[in-house]
Amino acid sequence: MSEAAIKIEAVTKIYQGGFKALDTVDLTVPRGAIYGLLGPNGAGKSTLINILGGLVNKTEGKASVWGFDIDENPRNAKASIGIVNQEITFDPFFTPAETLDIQAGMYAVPRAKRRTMELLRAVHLEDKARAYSRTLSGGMKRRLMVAKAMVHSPPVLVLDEPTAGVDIDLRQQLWEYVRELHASGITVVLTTHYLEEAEELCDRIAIINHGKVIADQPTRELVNMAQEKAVVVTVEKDIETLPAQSCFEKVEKVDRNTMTITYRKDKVNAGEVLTALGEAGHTIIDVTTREADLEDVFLNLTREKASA
Ligand SMILES: Nc1ncnc2c1ncn2[C@@H]1O[C@H](COP(=O)(O)OP(=O)(O)OP(=O)(O)O)[C@@H](O)[C@H]1O
Repeated sequence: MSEAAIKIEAVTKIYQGGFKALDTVDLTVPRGAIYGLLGPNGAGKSTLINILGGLVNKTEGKASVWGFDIDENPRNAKASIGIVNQEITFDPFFTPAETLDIQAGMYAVPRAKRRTMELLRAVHLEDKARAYSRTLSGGMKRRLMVAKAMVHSPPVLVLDEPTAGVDIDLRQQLWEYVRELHASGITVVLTTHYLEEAEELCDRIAIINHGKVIADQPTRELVNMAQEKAVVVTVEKDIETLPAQSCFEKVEKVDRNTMTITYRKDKVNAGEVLTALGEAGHTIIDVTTREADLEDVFLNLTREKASA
């Protein structure tokens, strides 16, 4: 049996009409990871997740969940994964307890093995067990969706943009819960547009763009890949013409005597940038540097691939 939680090998998806949403995608999600799948709108993240959940048929390639091939062993593959989709989907006239019971029935979980109250406790909805689902707040509904995806106790939980459109407090609550699930041994995959959260939460991140994987690395390595750095420099005299030293990638005026100089850290260091500025006739009175974050990595990578 494969050791990976999810293994995707050369998966391509061409939708009817000929649109290629995924182009020979290879990805391995290690067991026990919190894995982030990042990408702009339309990159192919939901397509990939829906293939794993059996909602979309891939055109080519192989995929397995917890060692079970999704074509050869679809029942076991499906039993190994819980997916929380972007849309909130449950009948508003059922109570949370009923919603989970019905879902467990759909997965043929025997009554004696159902964990309805345990799951409601885990998502802090125990006191709402008998309330109509329609009376729940947005945050409660999202937590109920997570519980619903967990009724069959899958070892892998996939959350498709769980925090899209939710406020900061609720986002924090959801992340807290994701951390709890992960601590209890569940492999978590999440797609998000919030790069800083992926950076904070995920130990490994893949970036997908136009149906292709353009990066798949431990989070720290990915952050280190950001080659562009910037120094914000205040000089003694008003800036009349912007300096154009060869080691500067870009120079922008911030105010009359402050400018931001962008450079590539694989070519020069901050000291050399400042020396070059001095040689251009500027007397420096203040300097701050800006660390690269995932946003920079993402922009650099997508720009590089676009111009490749
Ligand atoms: N059923 C379909 N038929 C044709 N094209 C589709 C279909 N479903 C999705 N697509 C296209 O495939 C591409 C990838 O869509 P997908 O939903 O996988 O992207 P995504 O990365 O999840 O984006 P988002 O973050 O907006 O959800 C998009 O261009 C989309 O328009």
